[in-house]
Amino acid sequence: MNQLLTTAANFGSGYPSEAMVAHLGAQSGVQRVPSPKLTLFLRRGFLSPDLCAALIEQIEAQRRPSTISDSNGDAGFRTSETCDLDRTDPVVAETDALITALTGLDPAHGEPMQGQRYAVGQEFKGHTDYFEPAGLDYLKYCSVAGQRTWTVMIYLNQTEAGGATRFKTIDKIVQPEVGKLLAWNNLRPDGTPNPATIHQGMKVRSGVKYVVTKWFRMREWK
Ligand SMILES: O=C(O)CCC(=O)C(=O)O
Ligand SMILES: [Fe+2]
Repeated sequence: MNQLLTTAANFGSGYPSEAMVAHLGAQSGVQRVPSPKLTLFLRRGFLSPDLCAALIEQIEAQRRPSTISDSNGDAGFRTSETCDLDRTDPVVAETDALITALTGLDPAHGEPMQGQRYAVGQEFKGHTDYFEPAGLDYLKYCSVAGQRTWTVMIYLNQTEAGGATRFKTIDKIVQPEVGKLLAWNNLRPDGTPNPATIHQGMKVRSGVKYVVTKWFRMREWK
């Protein structure tokens, strides 16, 4: 008899990454950006315009100034606003479930999803999403759940001008587009942070930019 029930893939934290990369790369519509330096995937139209609009509504309702770890003293480094999204909310839960299905990353390893809102002139200068192992804030952020493994980021809208995400080491600029997903591995094969993942949210020139970000950790998020 045919067994129609399939078990969802679960690749834990996404480290080591081989099985998860093979799974993600095989999903329909997923493109891998060719580079020996970092593992970066793109999926256009991942979220429906309706789901994007519902997430934007939540970001609008609950935003606060964004923060950074290991501040370098530049007050203009990250000028956007952030929204902590409630994972029990149906819209957020649906988005989380879609990310799990696409990536095979274990939701137990995921930080709560965040929304980011950039008004005209706002930006997030060049940075990496992992925590600097030698940084002052490392223990504060990583003692329980460990280092960040994967970043999943989804654009919720298209700006009128500006607001692209730039990966300077590989000379790649990604333009915001409704529902477009980016996913990259913050770590190298040996588990150390990959500096080639440096990226920036470029200044919005016209319109407002909204994204959601979801980070996964080495250990379960508690
Ligand atoms: O807004 C962007 O394009 C990048 C956002 C980002 O890098 C982050 O939130 O860590
Ligand atoms: Fe980032």
